[in-house]
Amino acid sequence: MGLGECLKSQVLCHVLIGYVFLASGLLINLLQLCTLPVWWLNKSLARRINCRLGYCISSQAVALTDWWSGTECTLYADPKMYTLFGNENGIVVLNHSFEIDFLCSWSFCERFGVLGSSKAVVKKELAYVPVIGCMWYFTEFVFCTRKWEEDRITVPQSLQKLRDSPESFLLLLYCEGTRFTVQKHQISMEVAEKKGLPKLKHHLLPRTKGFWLTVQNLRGTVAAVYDLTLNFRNNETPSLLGILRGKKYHPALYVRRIPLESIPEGEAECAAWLHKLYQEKDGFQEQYIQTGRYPGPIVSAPRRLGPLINWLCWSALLLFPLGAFLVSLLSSGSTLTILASLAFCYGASLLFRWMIGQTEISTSSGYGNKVNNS
Ligand SMILES: CC/C=C\C/C=C\C/C=C\C/C=C\C/C=C\C/C=C\CCC(=O)SCCNC(=O)CCNC(=O)[C@H](O)C(C)(C)COP(=O)(O)OP(=O)(O)OC[C@H]1O[C@@H](n2cnc3c(N)ncnc32)[C@H](O)[C@@H]1OP(=O)(O)O
Ligand SMILES: CCCCCCCC/C=C\CCCCCCCC(=O)OC[C@@H](O)COP(=O)(O)O
Repeated sequence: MGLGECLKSQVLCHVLIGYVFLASGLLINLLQLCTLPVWWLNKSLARRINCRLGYCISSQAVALTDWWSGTECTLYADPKMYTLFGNENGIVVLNHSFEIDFLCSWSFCERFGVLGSSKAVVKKELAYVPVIGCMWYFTEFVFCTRKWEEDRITVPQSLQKLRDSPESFLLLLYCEGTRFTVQKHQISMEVAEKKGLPKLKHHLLPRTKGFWLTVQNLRGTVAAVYDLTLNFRNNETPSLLGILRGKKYHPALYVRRIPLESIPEGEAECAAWLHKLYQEKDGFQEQYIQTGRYPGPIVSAPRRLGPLINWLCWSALLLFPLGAFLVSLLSSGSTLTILASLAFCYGASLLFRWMIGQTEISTSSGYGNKVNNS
């Protein structure tokens, strides 16, 4: 094992990474709270400031993925469409089967310069995750309860706010609504059978209402739907803990651009269109599993230095005071203060571990475990 790999496997390194992420995140959340008056004075300015503040948090996770673990995504896309990525608003439809698919999505956004402004339709429970929840609130993520009676009112309200976005954005929508598990797959295929729809092998049956609402509310604002299909080489099962330990993964992503005008307006037609899209995606996954390739040429999207510089700056800013505090703590010799500090560090490590736990499929909600949605 080389020096780099040995360093990456050290728990102390993970604790320090967690410390920088949590401390900087809470500081940035505080700055976001301070922008409240700006929202009343100048919404566009408030949005721009919050995009940059949000970038300071999410790009740390990108630095961890791109630079610490060295994970590199192979991108399959039409080179003619490639120039549009990041230069127009888009709705991104992505399969939801991997614990780090959200990290891959951040890394993708960073490479096309839209990390700060990009958003997702996320379950409301994630609004209460420290650091991330507050950041997403201020960068206008669309929160949903996954209960149609509530979402049909609140989701369009949040989507309408995106129409005034001063910067290009990608809006990520996991139409499957929950992460893939064998049980959820089985249940959703029972639903497919009842609806007379063809069975999917690699996806859950997509939930169509959220997609229809999103397309209808963003017509005139968004230029295209980006259909993304993600898989990993050699059946890798990537995890955030693996990334933290410096493990390199090999994602492969197939991107198609579909102009928004080509998507039907009526709810039933739009739902049928989405079901057909998922049947195609299922075919692409099967092709990848059989041949190790998606259709289309491979294009290059190199990692950028921004996330690394941001991460190093926050580390320098926060590790020096930590070092100074530790020295003064040890020289004070007070057992009580030392014990209290150790207890605080332990609590913070538990919080960081709990946050990582939120990304693990084993903690997935019961949504989709029953035919009646609950
Ligand atoms: C690799 C990636 C690279 C690049 C990505 C590029 C860009 C990324 C851009 C931005 C990134 C920024 C941030 C990303 C970071 C973090 C995000 C990470 C994770 C969070 C994600 C989540 O939280 S996912 C969960 C939340 N999201 C959603 O749920 C969205 C989809 N959901 C819906 O549309 C829902 O439908 C709903 C929310 C609108 C609620 O409505 P409901 O569920 O009631 O409606 P349905 O449409 O499902 O209608 C009900 C019909 O469903 C049938 N049914 C019943 N049981 C099932 C079942 N088990 N499976 C399927 N269908 C079922 C039922 O019969 C109903 O049928 P009808 O005929 O009556 O319609
Ligand atoms: C430099 C340090 C970087 C450390 C990076 C820490 C990263 C963030 C830690 C915690 C983030 C928690 C939010 C992650 C959101 C992704 C979880 C997810 O994919 O949501 C699942 C949701 O779709 C469906 O939920 P269910 O499957 O129904 O349940």
